[in-house]
Amino acid sequence: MQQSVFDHMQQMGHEQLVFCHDPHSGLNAIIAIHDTTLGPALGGTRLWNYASHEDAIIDALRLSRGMTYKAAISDLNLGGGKAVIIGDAATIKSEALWRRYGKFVNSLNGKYITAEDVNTSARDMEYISLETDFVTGVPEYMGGSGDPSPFTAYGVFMGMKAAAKKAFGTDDLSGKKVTVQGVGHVGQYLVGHLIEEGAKVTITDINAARVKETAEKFHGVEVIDGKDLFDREMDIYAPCALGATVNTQAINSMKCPVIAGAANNQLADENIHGPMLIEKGIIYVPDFLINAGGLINVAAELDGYNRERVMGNVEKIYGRTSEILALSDKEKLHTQAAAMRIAEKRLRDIANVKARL
Ligand SMILES: NC(=O)c1ccc[n+]([C@@H]2O[C@H](COP(=O)([O-])OP(=O)(O)OC[C@H]3O[C@@H](n4cnc5c(N)ncnc54)[C@H](O)[C@@H]3O)[C@@H](O)[C@H]2O)c1
Repeated sequence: MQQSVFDHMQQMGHEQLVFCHDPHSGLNAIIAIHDTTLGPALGGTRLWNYASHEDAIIDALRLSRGMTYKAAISDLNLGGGKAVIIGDAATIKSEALWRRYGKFVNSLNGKYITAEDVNTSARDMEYISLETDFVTGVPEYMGGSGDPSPFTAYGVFMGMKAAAKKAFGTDDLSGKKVTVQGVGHVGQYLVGHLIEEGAKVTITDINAARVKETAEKFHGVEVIDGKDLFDREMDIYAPCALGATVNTQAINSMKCPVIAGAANNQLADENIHGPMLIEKGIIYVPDFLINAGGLINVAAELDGYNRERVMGNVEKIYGRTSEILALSDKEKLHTQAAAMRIAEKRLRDIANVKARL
């Protein structure tokens, strides 16, 4: 890492970074708290076999910052946080690891509230909940809301339709060629919505079992390997795997008029790739706006869960996407910057409210 951790925290505006280590269970975790202006920092715990500790720190910092924007733009009274656990998901999981991690979360006294993320499940949240109340996304049989992925997928579908309306003059996706990269929890539900609407869906995933499962579940889905993905003609690219797939090389090859997907941190560098997409005439729906459905769902656990209300709030992603795309046009801003502007204004407004008696 060329810059120090504190340099990164200062540049990205973080409040706190917590390192958690337990040799007995093999736990090495980093909890990143970005901003608690709006409320406690809520964000999932990602389990990933990072190439280096530096990569893990940067991921935690970037993801937690995204959560601040996601909560702010979704009108939630929550701050931004995220945690990463370093390790191989196939071998590291144990009751002891989750419970020890739960104790670390508890030690923050509610400043950070955890949830699921890549490689963590409602079952894992159940173990964490044995040691702390500051956990959401616990299974339904424990009074929680369960897997947030269907809500995330529905929100992505809404944002995609709003972008389609702008790009194609209609939000009807029937006949539109949509490529879904990553058919995990969110990707599979998204494919379901798209097939139901009559879209022509192509899928790609590095996990052969997931591809097989999806292709068997949804007839008519075309399967491709990920090679030369962006050389292919498509109407909509839906990144639903990991981040940074929208980079210089990809944009140079891309032929799709719309990017709308669930992955966090889709732009490798928002300052470079946001403007590049505008120049190329590609409509990009900002990730923290379009993938907020899961957060909206788990946040509802905190103040009394009601599924219908949650679905209504997730549906608002359509209108919000249209607003951001209009602001981007009007102010000649790239869409990520337009969405950030709205989120930052809410952060400033509420900070001012909270500073007064
Ligand atoms: N689950 C949620 O509710 C939620 C909410 C907000 C954002 N997200 C984001 O959406 C993305 C997907 O989340 P998920 O819960 O479905 O995760 P997941 O782990 O269930 O699925 C991700 C899928 O992507 C595949 N994948 C990984 N690298 C790939 C590559 N290079 N090419 C093709 N496929 C690849 C994996 O094999 C897996 O099937 C993540 O970036 C996550 O952070 C998820």
